[in-house]
Amino acid sequence: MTTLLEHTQVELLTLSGPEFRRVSTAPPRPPTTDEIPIIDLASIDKDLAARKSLASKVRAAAESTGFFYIKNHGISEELIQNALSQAKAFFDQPIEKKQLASSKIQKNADGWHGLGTTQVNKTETRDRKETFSLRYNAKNDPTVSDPDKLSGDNDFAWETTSHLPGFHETTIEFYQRRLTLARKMIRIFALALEMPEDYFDTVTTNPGADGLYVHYPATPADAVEENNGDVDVGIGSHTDIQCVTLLWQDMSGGLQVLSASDEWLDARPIAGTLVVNIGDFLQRLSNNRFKSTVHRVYNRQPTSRYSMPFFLGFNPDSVCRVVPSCIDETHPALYEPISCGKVSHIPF
Ligand SMILES: O=C(O)CCC(=O)C(=O)O
Ligand SMILES: [Fe+2]
Repeated sequence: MTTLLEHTQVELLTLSGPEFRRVSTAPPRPPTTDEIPIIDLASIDKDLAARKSLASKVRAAAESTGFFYIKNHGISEELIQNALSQAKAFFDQPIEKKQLASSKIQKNADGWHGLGTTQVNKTETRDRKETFSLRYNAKNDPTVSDPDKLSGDNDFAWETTSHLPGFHETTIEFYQRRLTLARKMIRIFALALEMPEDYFDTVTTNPGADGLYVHYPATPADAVEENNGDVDVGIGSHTDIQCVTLLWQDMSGGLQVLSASDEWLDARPIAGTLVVNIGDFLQRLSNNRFKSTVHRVYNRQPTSRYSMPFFLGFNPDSVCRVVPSCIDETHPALYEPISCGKVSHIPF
């Protein structure tokens, strides 16, 4: 068999425009612990030396596959399970109820995005998922001292979900915890880039920050068989556009990550962890040192899969350039400065 038969090509929509990637057609394999390591965040609130040691582990992961798991991340299992119950309650509603919260009629494109409304990869099928998403709103930012004084122009109309007890409160609390954790992680990334840890602080005060609930409907067993296993993608092959993604996934499996050797790796669920990956923006700022890695989701099981991703970017009005520590005589800046507001196509 020639190499041509063993590989296919996917076209990706990245921050720098369309890109083509060679992909092995072999079934996904488990990653080694170096390919997708588990990093313990227990020391993230300790002294600078502890955070630098953490940053060196994050650097190693960021420079290889660009994906890692975090444990002891500080978001309680109770809150995660409450958020999951709320996500299920929302998606279990009749379509007319979900339509009240539709992103098409809500402010800020927040809310429900129905099944099949996205296709993140045009060389694959439409995505088979539905989403509830919230963009950054300063009112929900725990670091904003007087949120009640802010105008409510962009608020999601929470009355459209008021029949779901606790939905609003839990969704906001989970969003806030993830925003706080994502900001801590961006400080670790600053250290990992050998910069002062507050290097990104001024560009993450009102960041692009999207908190999602995602539901991938069940795939009936006969659909898998009839199509010879070639069923629709849950979410097609893509890279995340922003800086860093924090992902909670249920125990269904189905998240696949493209390795440096062009093979699909099973980023299997590990209880008590979140998956972290780097987006195009951080790859760009790091002059390609940190990898924004291709991934996709297949839900091939007869039950629903749920996940809850959180994407952190920078303030939309800031302009970011390649960080100085990633440039030297042999590594000139590969990218021009870019306005962070350009980063808009999140795969809802
Ligand atoms: O649902 C997942 O596990 C991953 C989703 C994802 O990659 C995305 O929303 O960008
Ligand atoms: Fe993604």
